[in-house]
Amino acid sequence: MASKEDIRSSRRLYRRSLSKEQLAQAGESIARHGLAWARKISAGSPRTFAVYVGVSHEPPTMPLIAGLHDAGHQVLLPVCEAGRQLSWVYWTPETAFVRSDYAPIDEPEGERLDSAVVSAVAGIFMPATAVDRDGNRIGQGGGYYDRLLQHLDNSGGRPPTIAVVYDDDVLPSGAIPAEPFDRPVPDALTPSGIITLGGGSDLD
Ligand SMILES: Nc1nc2c(c(=O)[nH]1)N(C=O)[C@@H](CNc1ccc(C(=O)N[C@@H](CCC(=O)O)C(=O)O)cc1)CN2
Ligand SMILES: Nc1ncnc2c1ncn2[C@@H]1O[C@H](COP(=O)(O)OP(=O)(O)OP(=O)(O)O)[C@@H](O)[C@H]1O
Repeated sequence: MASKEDIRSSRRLYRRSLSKEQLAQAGESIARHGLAWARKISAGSPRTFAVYVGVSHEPPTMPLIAGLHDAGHQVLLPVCEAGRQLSWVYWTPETAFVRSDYAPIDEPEGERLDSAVVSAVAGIFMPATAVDRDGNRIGQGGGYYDRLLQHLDNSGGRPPTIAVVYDDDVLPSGAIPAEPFDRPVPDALTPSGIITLGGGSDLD
């Protein structure tokens, strides 16, 4: 079985082969399907969603973020803190971004709230470099989101959660060598739509 690092490398190579046009198209499709997911789980009321800003060759998420805002929802974005913990800032179109102290990403400026705020959101859009059909997920290697999910799972349950990836990043069952701290996800959001993974969908 390929190691997590092998899988990360091969997904990075794949992602770097995508053109600017392919990235932009993926961002638009992810926004469309992501908004449909949000509409379904929020049942028409304005809610809050935890999202993140896709960087470099990750699937772009700004169209999704703007669409959620335009639909009347609030958007929380993560900030990397010491100890590989995340804090959260409410995003508006005026929010400024600054370079993270911990990762090669830009993060929102504003009041930072701890992860408890995420337990009350309607849904979480989560970054991933790959998922497999069992719902196992590989991120960028920081363990930030595994820690977040563990915290939510241990404190009253997690909101509906969906991993954002390209279609080719959805790997066959058993492809990801899951470790005890890995927290599986029920669904993947890809440019083609929503893919239910092994553990059962949050839309069921
Ligand atoms: N957009 C985004 N934000 C996120 C995450 C993420 O995976 N993606 N994280 C999830 O935990 C946390 C930050 N962790 C990160 C750790 C490493 C790299 C990084 O090394 N990126 C490289 C390679 C990107 C690639 O080509 O795939 C880079 O930007 O050059 C980025 C984020 C919180 N915010
Ligand atoms: N709940 C946890 N508590 C403490 N350490 C953890 C936890 N979850 C993961 N880790 C640590 O984080 C490191 C990275 O894990 P992994 O490679 O699975 O990250 P990832 O899923 O790719 O990253 P991310 O969740 O940030 O997207 C591992 O070395 C692991 O020891």
